[in-house]
Amino acid sequence: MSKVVEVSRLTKSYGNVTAIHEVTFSLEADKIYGLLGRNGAGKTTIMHILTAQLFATSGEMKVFGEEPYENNRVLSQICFIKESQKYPDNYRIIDVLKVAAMLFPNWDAGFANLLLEDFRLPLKRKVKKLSRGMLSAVGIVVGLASRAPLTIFDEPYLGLDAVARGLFYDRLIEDYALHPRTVLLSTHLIDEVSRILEHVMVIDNGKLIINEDAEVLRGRAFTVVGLSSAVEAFTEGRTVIDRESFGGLVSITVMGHLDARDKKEAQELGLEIAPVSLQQLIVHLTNGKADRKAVDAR
Ligand SMILES: Nc1ncnc2c1ncn2[C@@H]1O[C@H](COP(=O)(O)OP(=O)(O)OP(=O)(O)O)[C@@H](O)[C@H]1O
Repeated sequence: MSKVVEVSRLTKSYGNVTAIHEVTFSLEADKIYGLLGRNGAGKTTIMHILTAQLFATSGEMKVFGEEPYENNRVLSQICFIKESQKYPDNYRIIDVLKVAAMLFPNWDAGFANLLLEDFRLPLKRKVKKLSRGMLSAVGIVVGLASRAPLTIFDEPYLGLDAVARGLFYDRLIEDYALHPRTVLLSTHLIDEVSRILEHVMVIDNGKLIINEDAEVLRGRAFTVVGLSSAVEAFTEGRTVIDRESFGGLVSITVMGHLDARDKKEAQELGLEIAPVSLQQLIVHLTNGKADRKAVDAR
């Protein structure tokens, strides 16, 4: 599998603040990655370094096999959509798209027009007159229609309503199926994006504590639902990460794997076993001290 990004022991310090610490990972071609983590975890710092907008304090990085700094061969293959993208004051949406068409070699104007209709964006309106959600939608249109081999979205949906966010996920998945590329998506809306992520990276306090295939990660915990006494008995001695009750029923999420004997026992007790939500799992793994959780996550 060819590597689009290879990062080794990347560290970035701002004075005495270490934004990211010895982060090592790689991104493969044609995969959708989630870069998740709490506020201030270091996600934006990583994305700025990958896109050559920020120098690392130490560590090594190759993007498409080369150093990205002032390297147009590399940079022309990257589209980075930031949460707070700024445009010149006099730009209309149509001007943004014209510039994007010049910047991105794989730009698809027809696809951009379809997306404009989807998101109900008025082509001739000045960008500075757009609502917050419409501004985010412009970034999404550019990011998707760029078809850049490495497309990075940093919290792309400030102000976007649930319908528009759903549209973004749907269009991304559909277009990715036809035109595979590497997508790195940073977000706090873990449950919403979990269906589209193939690989999950979680940053906590500047350290990469999870770097795992999404399916493998989901297999690290499970939820048991049933009568309170039976669920309590079944989960006794396991690490509980979430507990909810409704009426006489209880739903408990625990870390660990289920073997055949566990499954048989659950069946006999009339319990239902469900996959864990990525959000529950990540909240649990990032709730405490990063170092201990990193060990737990392995
Ligand atoms: N220019 C800067 N000067 C000093 N500290 C900074 C600077 N930029 C970022 N930091 C610090 O580095 C850490 C990581 O910030 P970063 O913006 O990468 O986090 P994030 O995961 O993107 O957060 P959010 O989800 O809130 O956007 C934070 O502690 C932040 O305060």
